[in-house]
Amino acid sequence: MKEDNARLREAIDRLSVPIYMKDVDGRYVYANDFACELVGRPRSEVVTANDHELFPPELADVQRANDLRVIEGGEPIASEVYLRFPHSPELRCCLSFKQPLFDAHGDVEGVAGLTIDITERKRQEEELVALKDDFAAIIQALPDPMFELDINGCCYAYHTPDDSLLPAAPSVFMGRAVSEVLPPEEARIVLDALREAAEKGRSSGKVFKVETPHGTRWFELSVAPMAKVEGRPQRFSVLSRELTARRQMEQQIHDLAFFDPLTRLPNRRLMLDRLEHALAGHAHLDNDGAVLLIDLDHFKELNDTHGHAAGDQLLVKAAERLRGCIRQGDTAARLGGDEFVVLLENLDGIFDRLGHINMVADRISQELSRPFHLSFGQNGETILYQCSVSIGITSFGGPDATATDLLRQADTAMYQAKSAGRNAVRFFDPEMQAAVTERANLHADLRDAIRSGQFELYYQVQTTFDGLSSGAEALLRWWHPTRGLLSPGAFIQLAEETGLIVPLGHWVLETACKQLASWAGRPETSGLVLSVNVSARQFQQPGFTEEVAELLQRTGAPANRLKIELTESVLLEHAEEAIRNMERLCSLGIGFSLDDFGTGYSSLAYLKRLPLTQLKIDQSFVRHVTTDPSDATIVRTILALGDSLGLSVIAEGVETEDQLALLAQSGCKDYQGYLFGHPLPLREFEASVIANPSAPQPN
Ligand SMILES: Nc1nc2c(ncn2[C@@H]2O[C@H](COP(=O)(O)O[C@H]3[C@@H](O)[C@H](n4cnc5c(=O)[nH]c(N)nc54)O[C@@H]3COP(=O)(O)O)[C@@H](O)[C@H]2O)c(=O)[nH]1
Repeated sequence: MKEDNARLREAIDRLSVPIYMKDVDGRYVYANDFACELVGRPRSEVVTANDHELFPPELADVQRANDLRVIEGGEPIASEVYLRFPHSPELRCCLSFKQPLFDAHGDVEGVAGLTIDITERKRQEEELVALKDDFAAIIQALPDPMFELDINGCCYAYHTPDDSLLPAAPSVFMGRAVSEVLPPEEARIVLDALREAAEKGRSSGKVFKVETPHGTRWFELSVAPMAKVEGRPQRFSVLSRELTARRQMEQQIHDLAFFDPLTRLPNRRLMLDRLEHALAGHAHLDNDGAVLLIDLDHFKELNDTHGHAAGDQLLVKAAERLRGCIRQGDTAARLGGDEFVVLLENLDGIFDRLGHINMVADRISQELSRPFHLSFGQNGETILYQCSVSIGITSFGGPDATATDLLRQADTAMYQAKSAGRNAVRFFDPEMQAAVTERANLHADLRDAIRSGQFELYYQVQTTFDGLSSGAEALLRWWHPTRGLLSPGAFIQLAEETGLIVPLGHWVLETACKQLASWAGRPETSGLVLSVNVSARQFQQPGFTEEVAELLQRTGAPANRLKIELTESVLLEHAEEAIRNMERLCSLGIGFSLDDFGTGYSSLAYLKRLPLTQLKIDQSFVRHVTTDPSDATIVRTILALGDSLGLSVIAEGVETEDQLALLAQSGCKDYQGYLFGHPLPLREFEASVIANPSAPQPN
């Protein structure tokens, strides 16, 4: 035991930590080698000395005060002291531990202590604190929002230099996942960036935009995993660098490059780009289109008389009107000066392509010919300015042409419009020009024809299964002054497109009603039912039902002898209103026949709702009914459908005995077609009916 104590004492003596014992008066009773070295005295001088004899007074005072705390308190203490160690010129920061020593009675008889040099640790701690402060200062100085998120986008901390950068108050982010705070697409981008940072150690460059109460803001994300903390899910530092200003600048550069700064319309570059794109698309798809080059007539004179401010204002207002003339997907651009281009695309889906192009050109012409209110000059001078435009048109979709070729063609056509006295439209393609001219002439002729009464109704007999005449279909004919007799195929579509069908259709109905009233007075014709074709535009015209009621009343025509033929397209558009109008007319006694039946899309459920009297099998099915088994099946199905709906079914276009036999065999009871009679002028029709008496009709 003695030996052990001696070895322990020897070890303590040699420890490179100062260890000592003092009595209650503060005199050293023991100091190890390092402690003696520390004060630079031999042990014989240290033992029995006190701190005031060994250390500078300030340090000695501190030591003594601490010793007294231990002696009086009977408890160990630890405190920081600064000492100058042997061979070290600098003051060292030390942690001094003092422990009370007790005698056999439990009274404090002294103090044991040791001192550990913590200078390095202290320095590291101080550096760490400084680093943390520096880091906090850096974050504080960051102009961008920064978040601490976990892999699910849940927010644990944030920094924002300006709350208006965020879509919601910053506190809203705390404890919530980004998917709860951001719209789905933006949240997805943030989560992708977090995942990428988890996999690759970093993510940068992902851009997203958010709508804030202060407008749209753009951000670029930089994400890095934070240091791992035991027992805590991985967190990520997410820096959102604001790009709004850069984006706006990019947008500005883009706008300057591709848009006309005055009118905000696409400029020549963008228009050519779109045209080239359309032409490239045309190579793969059916992407027909047209280029319309529009030049304001006499623009220079406006500039010369009223100055450039007036000219600029006209260009801006003309551009606005031009925008209103085109469909979504088409382009209106300003080439420069007073020249505009309209690019019409995807015309392949339009039935009357030429009609559509022409209609757009007409609309542009009309819109730009409406007076413009221009106010300019320092005194706010205002003028009412009326201009006209010359339009050159070329189309694409035929043999390959480049964008420049097309512009040149439209330009040539536009100059032809100018040479023709301005305020004109010209097509580059001579055939197209001829067709358009023809259409324009026909339109003018049609207007004159309505005014001067060049129309006549022909009547085509409708026959029952036993060969008796049940009625007639009124079919319009136009006695054109130079072209002779024209069938509806030559002008009805134009009349519909131009709205002339309304007065024309009125004339047809009025003539038919007068005819019915006249037939009603004669026994040989009083049983005839007259079918009249009514076009979609005419039927949808406000006040149509009142017009028919008024005609019946004025002419004295029996309503139950009038049948209106409608096509499915009339009924599919604005269906509810069409049904209401049909019901009103039905209540007067008028019947309805569904024309061209089988070529449309009517569903059984829909047909059941219509107050119809008759289905008319389209002549295209009758034509091949004897040779094409599927046409025969269609005919039988329509007959069965009519039967189940309680409707009569008439077959049109019956030309042969074989067709009649097959139709009769299939259960058809009413017919119309050349086999029974061609459409005839009134006198001839009446003569044929008298020769072949009419079937008795229920009153
Ligand atoms: N809105 C209005 N549309 C009208 C009016 N009048 C006629 N039309 C529409 O024009 C279409 C063509 O009429 P049309 O050239 O007179 O042709 C009709 C008959 O001549 C023809 N037909 C009759 N029988 C036969 C035949 O056996 N073979 C054959 N190849 N053709 C025949 O069919 C036309 C009648 O068709 P539909 O009206 O479907 O019964 C005409 O379709 C009307 O839509 C009008 O006043 N207003």
